[in-house]
Amino acid sequence: MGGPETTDGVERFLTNLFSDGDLIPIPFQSKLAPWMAKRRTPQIQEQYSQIGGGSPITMWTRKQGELLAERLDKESPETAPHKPYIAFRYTPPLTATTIADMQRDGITRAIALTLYPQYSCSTTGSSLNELWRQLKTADPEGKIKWSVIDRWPTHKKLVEVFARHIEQSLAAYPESERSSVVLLFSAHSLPMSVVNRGDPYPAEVAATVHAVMERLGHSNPYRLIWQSQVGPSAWLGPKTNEVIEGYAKLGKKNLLAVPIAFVSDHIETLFEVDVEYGHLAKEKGINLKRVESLNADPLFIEAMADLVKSHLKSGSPVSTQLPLRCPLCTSEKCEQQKKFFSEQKL
Ligand SMILES: C=CC1=C(C)c2cc3[nH]c(cc4nc(cc5[nH]c(cc1n2)c(C)c5CCC(=O)O)C(CCC(=O)O)=C4C)c(C)c3C=C
Ligand code: FES
Ligand SMILES: [Fe+2]
Repeated sequence: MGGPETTDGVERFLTNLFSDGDLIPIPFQSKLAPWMAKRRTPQIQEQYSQIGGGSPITMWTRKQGELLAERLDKESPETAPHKPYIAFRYTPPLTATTIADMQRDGITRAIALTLYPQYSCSTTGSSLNELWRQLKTADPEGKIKWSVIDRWPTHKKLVEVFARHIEQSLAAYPESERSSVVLLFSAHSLPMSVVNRGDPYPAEVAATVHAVMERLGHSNPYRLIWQSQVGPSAWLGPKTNEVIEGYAKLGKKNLLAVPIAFVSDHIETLFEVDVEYGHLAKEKGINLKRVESLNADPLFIEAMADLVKSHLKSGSPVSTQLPLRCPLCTSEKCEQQKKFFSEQKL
């Protein structure tokens, strides 16, 4: 997805985001998107200025890529050297620029590794559609061979690193309160229209949550809840803010938010959870804390390295899930994209 590095980049970021028909299908998109973006810019700029003036996602993604490549060079010399590239959907480096960089470097084999552990057609699907679209014109002869790590919701070490971050946060509570802390696994929500189309994301997020709870031996009570709804349509709930209010009413004292669908910090953790929900919790007289994001934790880098190594060993270009479209999908792009990546000859 990417994120604006400074408040000046917010309008461009939002214009690209509202122009994405795979994320937000609206009529007259190319006309309406810049208008919607402009209208929303001041509010989002204010949020970014409250978290230090920009999104740290570029810095974290760069770090994650560099550390991953370093590790792979050591652990998988037979496929070395490894080089990380970033392809963001809405802020530079965009997919088109990255493909050009790869061609200039003479790359002939690439893995598209999604940093969304759980697959949604609105996120990973949109990014793969964009990659396929750009490759059609930039690399019509298919000089670069691609494979895709399209989802990894229950990867053992991913689960381990989430569990350890939760344990570290739990350790800071007094022992008498620890086991009654409610874990709130909070993921970015989806419009119900996307859920009802058969998007795999809600089930995959739930799978991550279940695996983490198993690893923790069900030490605490928990709920999976959904944040960041935008606009007036129906979205998957319960909403994080309503959950905080609800549990305050039900007499809960300690809530611990766990961002489970992001692998680094950005506005959703630093502003929405820490600032916005932090204020709300205070107002309601309840204690809300947040588990650290994965960012550049060495165990997270190890998880990605293991993931890439087993992907390379598997020899298959995509997961068994990628070729299957949503039961109510009507997008030609999805069909073409899935065919393109599934049929790569490695
Ligand atoms: C797993 C992550 C995400 C899913 C799924 C997702 C779906 C989704 N999002 C929108 C609309 C917007 N998202 C916006 C920002 C935003 N979204 C995600 C992640 C997911 N979105 C992130 C990490 C961010 C913030 C980026 C940052 O740098 O911090 C925005 C813009 C902000 C705003 O205007 O509030 C919109 C709009 C839809 C419609 C959707 C599913 C169809
Ligand atoms: S919308 Fe899910 S495959 Fe097209
Ligand atoms: Fe979003």
